[in-house]
Amino acid sequence: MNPELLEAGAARLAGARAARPGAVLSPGAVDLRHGRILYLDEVSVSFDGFQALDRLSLDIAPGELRCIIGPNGAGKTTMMDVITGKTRPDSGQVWFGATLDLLQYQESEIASLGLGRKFQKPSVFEALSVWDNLSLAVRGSRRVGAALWRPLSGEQRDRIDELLQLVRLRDCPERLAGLLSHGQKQWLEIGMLLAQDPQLLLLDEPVAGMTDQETERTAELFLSLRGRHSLVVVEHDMSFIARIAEKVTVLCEGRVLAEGTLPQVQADERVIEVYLGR
Ligand SMILES: Nc1ncnc2c1ncn2[C@@H]1O[C@H](COP(=O)(O)OP(=O)(O)OP(=O)(O)O)[C@@H](O)[C@H]1O
Repeated sequence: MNPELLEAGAARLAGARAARPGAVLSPGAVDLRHGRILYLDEVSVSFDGFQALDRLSLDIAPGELRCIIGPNGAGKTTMMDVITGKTRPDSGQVWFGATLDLLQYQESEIASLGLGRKFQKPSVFEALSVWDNLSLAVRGSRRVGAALWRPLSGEQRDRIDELLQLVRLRDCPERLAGLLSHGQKQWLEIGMLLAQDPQLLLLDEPVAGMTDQETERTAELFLSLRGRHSLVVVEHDMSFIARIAEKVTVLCEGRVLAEGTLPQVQADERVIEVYLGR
């Protein structure tokens, strides 16, 4: 989560709406006519001649929980960077729903379109309580200060309660975020992202550093989000993948090497060769 990006994005979106009146720009209004929430079409990225993504094509259905696996350097983070506007591809297209060409938007605008990204390290306001972190997110304000003094509406309080329950922090709303365990911080940040009601959430190695129990709870959380949100989860922890996987995409050398159910990709000789080992 990047507060500055969210705020700057909201401001820019107002301008973008005026400049491109035909485009669908409001979160919640992503055009799902074609049965895809995200579509990458032959996306290529090179860094100083090194091909990080090589005509990568991928699509994600609304409400889907997609797992992305692959060896180090396969291009998983680069793919996320392209989707969120951090890296511009050399060629290819990236669509959010049927009508939003993400390559036309700045990183800050994309964050406001209903597309949330969770980086590997937790990013919460450590000096604030769990409740205050969520209240800032629910208000859509990411600036600590005056925003915290404004009273919350009944609806906003209900939403915070709902999020506390969802991310399993109902027992400790007053605890300072800095005192939470690593797993709890990750859940809090996920709760803050969910407060923005994203249609698509990109999660980069969400269970890295978690205890087994936290990993299991995270699996339960993701399974409960399925259907309401589309989730793209990049993870190396195969027992976690096994717990949540529906469809798995294996990336290798910037391309899709295999795609299918976990047993299907686990049985694929090419996947065994480059990633899973014999
Ligand atoms: N800004 C950059 N400049 C140069 N090379 C880069 C840059 N970003 C990524 N790369 C290279 O592109 C390749 C793909 O990197 P990427 O981080 O996308 O892989 P990954 O699949 O996420 O790997 P990991 O599982 O280790 O996180 C790597 O070889 C990496 O060194």
